[in-house]
Order: sequence, then C-alpha cells, then structure tokens
Amino acid sequence: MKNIFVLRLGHRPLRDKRVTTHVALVARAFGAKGIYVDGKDQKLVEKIKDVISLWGGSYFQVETIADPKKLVKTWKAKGGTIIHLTMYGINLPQVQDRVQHLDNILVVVGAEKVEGWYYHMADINVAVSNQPHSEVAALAIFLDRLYKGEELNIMFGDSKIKVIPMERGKKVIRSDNG
Ligand SMILES: C[S@@+](CC[C@H](N)C(=O)[O-])C[C@H]1O[C@@H](n2cnc3c(N)ncnc32)[C@H](O)[C@@H]1O
Repeated sequence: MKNIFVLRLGHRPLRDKRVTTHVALVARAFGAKGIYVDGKDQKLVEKIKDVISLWGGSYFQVETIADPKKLVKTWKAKGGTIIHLTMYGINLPQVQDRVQHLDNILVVVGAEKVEGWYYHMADINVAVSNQPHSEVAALAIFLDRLYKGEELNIMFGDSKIKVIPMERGKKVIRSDNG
C-alpha cells in the first residue's frame, strides 16, 4: 500500500458532516493511510473510528488539524508530493502515468472555494474531468486510477465483520458476537 494521506480543507461541522464522513470512508476503503480534516470536529473523528473498529484498518489515521498550510509545507519538505484535486487542473488521463509512479502523496480536496495558495503549492493540480462535481467522486476515481483498480480487493485483516458477497441477499459474519 502506498503512503497516501488525504487533506480535507474547509470542513464546516454542520454543513459538511456527511460529505467529509464520505471523503474519509472513501479514503479508508480505497487505500489511503489516513485523513487530516481542517477544522475541529471530534464527533466526526469518533464516527470514523467506530467504522474502523468494526470494519478494520486500525492503521488508518483520522486527525483534525488547525494549520493545513503547515501540513502541506512539511509534506513537501520531506520530499512528498502534493496532488490537489480541482476541476481546473490537468485532466487525470493525461497525468495518471506520472502519478502511478508516486508513493508518498498528500491528496488535497476542498469543500467550498480553495485558496490560490494550494494551487501554487501543489505539484500537480489534477482534474477528474474538467466539470464540477464532488470531492467524494474525485477522490474515489483518483485512488482507483492510482491503484489501477487493485484497491477494490482491499482486505482489512483486523475487521470484526466481513461481508460474504452474493448475487442476492445480505450475509455478514461477525467474529465478536456483536
Ligand atoms: C463542491 S467542489 C467546490 C469547488 C469550488 N467551486 C472551487 O472553486 O474549488 C469541492 C471539491 O470537490 C473537488 N472537485 C469537484 N469537482 C472536481 C473535478 N472535476 N476534479 C477534481 N476535483 C473536483 C475539489 O477538491 C473541490 O475543492
């Protein structure tokens, strides 16, 4: 698994609760090692930790941070790459070969308008099509191209619950008598 972290900018606890939760769930499910959320929201952190406790992935870090610019500067100073997902960037098919060789990426996604500073600091501003849509969709497709689809087979060895895939119906097994 690559060293991929997500930085979710501009989280507003009341308005963005659901979308930021989905950004975090996509990050965990599709092969990131953690998420930094710009803003204070302990409830959100607890919610993601509850999912991790049941579905596994205890390595996945969830942290709220007060100074996202410091994180970006530190990430770059340590030799990591900043990928900012924005509809104004270079469309993903044109940069995916370059991106697939990278191991150490901070993927930045916004909520509302993202400050120009992030566009300048990014090593690549990547668009997932040049049409407006959602940070959840953009992150999912970015991770899928980065891992060439292999993230869909991800297994969490420490999960307490496991889905038994079937064409019809729902079956899960639990190892914790829950
Ligand atoms: C709802 S959009 C807000 C976009 C906002 N109007 C702006 O100017 O940045 C929230 C986030 O979704 C992501 N996003 C939306 N459309 C995208 C696209 N086509 N490609 C990549 N990321 C996208 C970006 O990270 C963006 O900051």
